[in-house]
Amino acid sequence: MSALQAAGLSKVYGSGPSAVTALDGVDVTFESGRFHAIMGASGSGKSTLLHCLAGLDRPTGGSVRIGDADLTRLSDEKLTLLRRDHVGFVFQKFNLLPVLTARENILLPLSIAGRRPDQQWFDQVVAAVGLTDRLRHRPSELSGGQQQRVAVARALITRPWVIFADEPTGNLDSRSGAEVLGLLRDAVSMLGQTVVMVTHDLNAAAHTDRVAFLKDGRFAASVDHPTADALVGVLARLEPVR
Ligand SMILES: Nc1ncnc2c1ncn2[C@@H]1O[C@H](COP(=O)(O)OP(=O)(O)OP(=O)(O)O)[C@@H](O)[C@H]1O
Repeated sequence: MSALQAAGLSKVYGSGPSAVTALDGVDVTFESGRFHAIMGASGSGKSTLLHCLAGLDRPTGGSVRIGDADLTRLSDEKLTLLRRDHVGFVFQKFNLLPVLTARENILLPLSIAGRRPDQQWFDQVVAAVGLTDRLRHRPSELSGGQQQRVAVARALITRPWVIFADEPTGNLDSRSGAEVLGLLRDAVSMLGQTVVMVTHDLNAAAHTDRVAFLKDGRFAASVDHPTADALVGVLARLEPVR
């Protein structure tokens, strides 16, 4: 089953002579219950694709489907509700609210929606990310790795259709980064979630089930069950050193 699908997706920034085509007709499908990565050279359109897939930005053309919804046909208000209720986000810079405790940050998407937490799911998520004894701490009292684990728990708490992760290990040391990747892996393998992650890091991408490569705003290749060596080979083919 596909959780997420882009068809003929294009995005042009600006207009006239200064227009930049960031996405140029991207067709890509992300299967449900799998861990996906998006890779490609700097400027190839990865962040733009992620933002359009997640409904954070409007494409210029084409369509994006998440579950049953065609994002490009939704009003701004409905798009906001869909993001709130069915999409989880993990960003490079954690994006936690500093005045809230870890517990309050994790529950924030439900508080905003006026929904009561399912205590069993909350306990399961908190245990999975190893934060049971840190719930009363504020972000400033947590390490970077722990803050990102709070962000992963916050993304999981609504049981979203898709979790989008934009360079989730970019601000972490290698050990904390590996822990966060392990959590995302477990969210897919053990909790049945779907994760789409943009990364530059070959080792991070090697934790995923499938890597989609972009080149010049187009889908260029994909690799199933990637190893770092296989990804190096594809990158060398797509972006040969001149
Ligand atoms: N707001 C914007 N206005 C104009 N051009 C933009 C804007 N955002 C991105 N671009 C351009 O669109 C293209 C794709 O950018 P994007 O950030 O999606 O690439 P990326 O693959 O994520 O790059 P990086 O790996 O460096 O983060 C680039 O040429 C970029 O300069």
